[in-house]
Amino acid sequence: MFKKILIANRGEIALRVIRTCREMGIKTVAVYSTADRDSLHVKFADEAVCIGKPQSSDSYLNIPHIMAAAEITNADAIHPGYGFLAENAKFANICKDHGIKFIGPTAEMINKMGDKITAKETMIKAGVPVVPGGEGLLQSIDEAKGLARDMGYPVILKATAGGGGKGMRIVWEESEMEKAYDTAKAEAAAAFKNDGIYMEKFVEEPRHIEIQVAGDQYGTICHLSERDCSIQRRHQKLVEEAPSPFMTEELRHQMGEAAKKAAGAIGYESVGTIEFLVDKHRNFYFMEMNTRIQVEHCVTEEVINFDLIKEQIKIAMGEKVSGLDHFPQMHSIECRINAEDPYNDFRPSPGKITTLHQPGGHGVRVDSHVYAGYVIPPYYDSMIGKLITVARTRDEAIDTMYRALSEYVIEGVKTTIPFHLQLMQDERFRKGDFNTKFLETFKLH
Ligand SMILES: Nc1ncc2cc(-c3cccc4ccccc34)c(N3CC[C@@H](N)C3)nc2n1
Ligand SMILES: [Ca+2]
Repeated sequence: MFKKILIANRGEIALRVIRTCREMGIKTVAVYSTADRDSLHVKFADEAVCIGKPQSSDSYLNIPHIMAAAEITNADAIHPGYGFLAENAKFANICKDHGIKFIGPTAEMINKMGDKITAKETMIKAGVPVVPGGEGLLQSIDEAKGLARDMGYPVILKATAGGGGKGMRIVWEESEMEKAYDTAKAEAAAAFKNDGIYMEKFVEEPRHIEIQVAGDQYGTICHLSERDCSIQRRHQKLVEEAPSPFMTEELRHQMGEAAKKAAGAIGYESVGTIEFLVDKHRNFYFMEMNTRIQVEHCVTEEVINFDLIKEQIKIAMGEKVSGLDHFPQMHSIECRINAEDPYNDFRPSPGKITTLHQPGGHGVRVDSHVYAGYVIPPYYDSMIGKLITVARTRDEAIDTMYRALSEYVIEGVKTTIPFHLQLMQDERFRKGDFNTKFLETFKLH
């Protein structure tokens, strides 16, 4: 049993972890940069330690500062949240060396799933469907052209150290290959200090459907149903929902079993997510595995009535997972409320929140760390909250979302609320007829 957990994160996810710790009777330590001195997670925690200047490299990404905070507060465990150090194998190892439990998988598992080619090879061995493509790293442009000719265009180039869409290049025909190859390698080197790239057949107009899994140290894995994350803009998810409107009973069973095989292949411990691409014929392909809790974990919590952070902490304390798979009993939608201007290319809009009224009522959950008078710092991501609704049917969840969005009052900064209001009334969205290309034809007015 942990007596004290340090949360190595900020914003709404830090608050989310603190809330569950309090329910479990576990003391909490918040860490904060000088820009976050007045943040809510600092106020909610039992203790708080300033770990440095606003720049993430001086604070939330600064391993020595975080370890020092854990040592001086005598924390038993560290919860990394998402982003920052959540999938940093070196950090997981340093926690282990300090005898402080990293609440997540082992460094080996993080590394294995962090390298996309190793992840794919692991999945092929485990019999999990992967996107058709070449084996291993591309060595030359000629090899790439040969592979693409065999596969047939369009193809996609990806960085093996990448993920989440960074360093990807879609190639529609051979004449584009040379430039795409050089650009993909250069971007991979710049972003990940690793210019390794690989090729896959491009799955046209896919849906992004991901399966939540949980595994314990005794080798048991269970799946906790799916999320549809197809509404995204430049690989930034904006709206997520559970269950997926595209799912059938049979597909859910097949993808759930594939997800358990994927996690089982590496003896996965903790909560994690297997991302799949699903084409219009309902063929599904392994894309990536995320070895962290995700922003959108809340919609899963609402449809299976389950606290995923509590499960993650219990697994880290050596408890068993139930071993039973979970299937959605409700429908839940999450809109990311970002301080961005949807009428201006979603550019960030930091500043002081002068007026705030957050929605409530039946079927509404708001996971947010902001308050009236809070100044949104420009140093971190622009998400100021997640508005989640849950209802028996998808239509009702959408209606509740529209009602809650229309109650949301945030003045002093621009937000994505107008975008979400229009989306909830969009015919194609309401019909569930969308894939990852949806926003390319969505005009905000
Ligand atoms: N072989 C193959 N075919 C189609 C794909 C489509 C996506 C994809 C997924 C979600 C949104 C996208 C938006 C523009 C371009 C691609 C996507 C994709 N992603 C996007 C980020 C990362 N999760 C992998 N990989 C793909 N791979
Ligand atoms: Ca990912």
